[in-house]
Amino acid sequence: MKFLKTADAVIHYRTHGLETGKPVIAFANSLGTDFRIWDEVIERLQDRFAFVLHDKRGHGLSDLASAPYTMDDHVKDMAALLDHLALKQVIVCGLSVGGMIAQGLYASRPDLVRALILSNTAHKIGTPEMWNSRIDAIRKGGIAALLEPIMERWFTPPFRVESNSLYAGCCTMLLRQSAEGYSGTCAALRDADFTAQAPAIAVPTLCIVGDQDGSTPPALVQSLADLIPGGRFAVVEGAGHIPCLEQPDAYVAALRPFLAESA
Ligand SMILES: O=C(O)CC1=CCC(=O)O1
Repeated sequence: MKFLKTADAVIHYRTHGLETGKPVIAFANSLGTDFRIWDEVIERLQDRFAFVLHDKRGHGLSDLASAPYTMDDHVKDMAALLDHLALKQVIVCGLSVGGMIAQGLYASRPDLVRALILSNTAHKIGTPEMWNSRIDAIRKGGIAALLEPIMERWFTPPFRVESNSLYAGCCTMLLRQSAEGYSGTCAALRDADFTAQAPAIAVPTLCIVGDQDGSTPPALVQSLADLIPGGRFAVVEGAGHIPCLEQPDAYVAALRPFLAESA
């Protein structure tokens, strides 16, 4: 296990293959998940790439620090980790709020970023009212009170069946997150808007989404791609908000041509 003490948080992270000198993909996670969601992607890409993973503050084994958070808190944690590892010019792959962290990282530290994979994300996600009512619901009933609607956005109906042990594990992963940490990141999402920064992205960027994403639907992700000069857009069939878990083969197949050009 590896932990980095940043200015005001302790961040749990893992590296894979950095000693090989292969191009590095640094992942940033979605709300309510830990970095194990990338396991299947790493398995399929490890012949060509090295990886850096971390749990956002308030998630996984990273500490709570002082919730609520700003998007800048999450961005600074990721920048501190890449600086600690002496990495520059990595391919940043961020999912959902992780995609906003990726956009913030590029805006504040372009030296760290050589290409962006903005997965199931947008320049702005949801409305302040939506995030405030989610924070309120968690204060009253904990994350468990929102399990069902969250899973309906994360995964398609065929995945959400009792016989699917991966689905059961994903429910457990969400329920194990700290309610304070989860709500802390909801506040960061509520207050973040990268609409003005997106047109200034000048590195190769792929925006990718599951065709049945209930949180950041294809039309929203397409609108992000349209804001980015030369932004590319891809759709993964048969997937909701977390295609790296639900359709890892199709997800990696969609990433490969972009990665081949960007590495
Ligand atoms: O809607 C959800 O619960 C999924 C989600 C929104 C932002 C994020 O990171 O995950």
